Amino acid sequence: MVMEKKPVTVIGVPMDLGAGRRGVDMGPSAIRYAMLKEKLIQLGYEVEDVGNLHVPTPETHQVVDPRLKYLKEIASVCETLGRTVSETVERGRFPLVLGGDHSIAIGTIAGAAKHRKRLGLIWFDAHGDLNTRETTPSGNIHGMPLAVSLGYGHPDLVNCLGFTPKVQPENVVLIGIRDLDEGERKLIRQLGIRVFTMHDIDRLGMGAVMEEALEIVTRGTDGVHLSLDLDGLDPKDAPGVGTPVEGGLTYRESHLAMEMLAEANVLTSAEFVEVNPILDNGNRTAKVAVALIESALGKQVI
Ligand SMILES: NC(=[NH2+])NCCC[C@H](N)C(=O)O
Ligand SMILES: [Mn+2]
Ligand SMILES: [Mn+2]
Repeated sequence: MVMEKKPVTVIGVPMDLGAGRRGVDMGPSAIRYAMLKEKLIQLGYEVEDVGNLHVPTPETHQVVDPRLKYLKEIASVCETLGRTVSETVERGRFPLVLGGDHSIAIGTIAGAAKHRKRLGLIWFDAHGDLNTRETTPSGNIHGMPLAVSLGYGHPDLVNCLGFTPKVQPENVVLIGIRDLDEGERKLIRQLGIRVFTMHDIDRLGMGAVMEEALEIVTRGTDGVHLSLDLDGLDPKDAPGVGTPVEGGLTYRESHLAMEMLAEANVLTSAEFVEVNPILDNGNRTAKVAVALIESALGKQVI
């Protein structure tokens, strides 16, 4: 079966206000430098790159609430990103968002959900990103975007593009998880979200995990967003991330997941986040990100 190849729009978001350390703001450049556009053209896509959104530098702004660092600035960038993603969908194109820290998912998911009656969401990460102001151990908003998309969090974030929630817990799935905070565990239990931890992946294998995951994100939905945090991968394969956690997805496990997503032909938008070139090793993590994007968009060996 030949996959439908919607024209792709690349949107860079050099955001690092949501992370505890600098460097992810260079993620979009590093991913572009790893030949993203060329590779997608080789795959048969028409590709448009709209460049980077403007993101203020932390040095020129002050932390007002240490439990929600740079709230106003992040909310404002996410609003712009949401509009950009939404316009991209309206133009019949596939939004491919490059981060930046994971707080940008608040905007991407807002824009993607705006056009759907029900959006499925597949979230690859070492972390849950399910914290709120009350539960955060760090005050970093990149630990909160999934809670926000489900409708939990500060109103300035939750009401991005003027509606909430963006997704329903029964259509959300987390994969690769191995580092949760207590408040996140509670929210997962309360909402009944399906989480595939590394333990589950070890036991079941990524093939079986993805079969179940695909069922969850497609059941009753009219679109699926992929949010992939590179720290979901093992630090051996993706060293250039700000919050690495041992024992992650292998190169092949993550590729199999992307290949199965492409095979299912359900993706309507995607984002790849948390690439930090300062901490990387010869741009390896950005190269892995590009390879994963290719697989998610249908690259096959034969
Ligand atoms: N997108 C990420 N890398 N998130 C890391 C979050 C780490 C921790 N759970 C926190 O809330 O601070
Ligand atoms: Mn993470
Ligand atoms: Mn994350």
